Amino acid sequence: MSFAEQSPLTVGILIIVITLLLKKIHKAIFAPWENCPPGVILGMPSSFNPVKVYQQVQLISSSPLKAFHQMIQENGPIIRISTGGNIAVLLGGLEAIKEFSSMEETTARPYNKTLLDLYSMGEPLGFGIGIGGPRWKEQRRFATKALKDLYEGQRGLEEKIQREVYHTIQDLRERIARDKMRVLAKTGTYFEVPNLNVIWGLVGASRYTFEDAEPKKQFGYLRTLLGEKLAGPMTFVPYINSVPPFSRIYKNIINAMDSFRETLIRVIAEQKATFDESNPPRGYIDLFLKAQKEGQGEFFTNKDLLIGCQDLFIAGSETTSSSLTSLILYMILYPDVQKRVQQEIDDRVGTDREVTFADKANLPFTDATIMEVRRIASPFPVTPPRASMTKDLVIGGYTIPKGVPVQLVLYSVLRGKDYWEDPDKFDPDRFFDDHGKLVVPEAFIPFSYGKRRCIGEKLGIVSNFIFFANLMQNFSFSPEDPKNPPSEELVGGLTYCPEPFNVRITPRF
Ligand code: HEM
Repeated sequence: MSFAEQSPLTVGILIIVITLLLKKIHKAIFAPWENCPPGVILGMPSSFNPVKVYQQVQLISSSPLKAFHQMIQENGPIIRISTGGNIAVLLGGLEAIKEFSSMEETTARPYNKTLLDLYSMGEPLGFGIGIGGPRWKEQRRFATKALKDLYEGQRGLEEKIQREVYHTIQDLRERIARDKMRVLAKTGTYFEVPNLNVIWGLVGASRYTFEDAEPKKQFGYLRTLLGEKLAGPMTFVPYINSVPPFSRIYKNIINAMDSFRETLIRVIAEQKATFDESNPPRGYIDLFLKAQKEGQGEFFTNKDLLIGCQDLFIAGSETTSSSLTSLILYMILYPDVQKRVQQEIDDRVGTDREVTFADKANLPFTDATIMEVRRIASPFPVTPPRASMTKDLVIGGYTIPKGVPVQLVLYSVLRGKDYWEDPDKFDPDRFFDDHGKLVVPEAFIPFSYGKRRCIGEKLGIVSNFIFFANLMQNFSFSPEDPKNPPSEELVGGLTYCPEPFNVRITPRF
């Protein structure tokens, strides 16, 4: 008997059963625990609206960042997302982020096999993306102190950055004179070399020249992980790494990270062979070897040294390089701001000497411009997942059960209309109060918040300032084709940067 031949009573009962079943599924997905934040499946708002679903799926595939921001604006600062049977929470808004980040329990990371395979040979090692708990605590404490010691050591990091800037300016001037170069192709790629060198300086190894093929290869490996749009979703949906095209992406990332680690393994071996405790530390590797020798803690293993160094590269090179690229981008899009920065440097430093970090206090507009770029084009706008592994949390009145991964959408604060007037407008003057004094609002959180905030904040600030101010002192930047300027759109996966663009460079003296 066909469905049409059923009695009205049977059809009615069937409809009721199906409706109840659908409601149960809907409830399981949208309200799986008590006092639960509002839910979204793969970008679907809980009130099902096909047009909206289509728009959100479109937005997620083109820009997960904007999609997250929109979901938070529409549903509130705490939302539950569900994909492939997994549940996670996105947390936005300053209050919720502060509340979550100040809890001791939230320094932990949830166990995520895919992330650990992609990042650290399947094991929770080092002090960065893949790890929480006592190992993270010990290694992070050590790394924080090591960075501090290296700033203040005999051959401080600032000096190494200053030297890198010197080489960059020389190289650009030589290219312009030798090849009559006026247009630097793929600006972002060019600045990868000096920024990678800063991190090589931090671990204690020697620098590469602009002609070396090696740093470009290294950055290529790092970008295979950091720039992969699907890397985030892959860590979130179970077993997806066995399904094409994810299986191919997964394999590519594993191979790239293995290749990157080969260089690190070689450098660590070289430093071990020449390590001399009576000399001042050359960098992070020497400090670690010393701690290892002295038996300073439980987790000073060779693998932790390897992944700790990798943490510094992963978290430190792309972020500073992409910030510098964004700075150049905004200067060519806003030539009036560029002129004001140059005027300030000309008036207060001149052209007879390099700009140093000590000049920062005397260059407030330059400082405000860097902060505004870091706000509007944050390179790390969504943090890696964290979770309380010991107890349920109550944030903003909602319960987040233990073990549920939580990602902080810093973008929702940095671009939130509750915190900034006209948040999508590029305006360095927003950092000055009515008396012309530079003020840093509480909502300026590009380095995140709380116990797991960035450990390289100082290095990022020093490096970006010295590079940017000296480039502005020496050169003017403009679009290759003024009628077709590059886009402000950020692209990325774990970290974000502008699409590569060409820039016209003119020496100022
Ligand atoms: C402009 C430059 C930079 C920005 C905007 C930035 C931003 C961030 C953000 C948003 C996080 C995530 C924090 C969280 O999970 O709550 C982070 C983590 C981290 N950053 Fe940075 N960062 C920058 C430069 C650096 C540099 C230069 C280094 C070191 C060489 C570094 C090392 C780290 C490390 C190791 C972590 C992981 C910390 C942990 O999970 O405990 N960062 N950074």
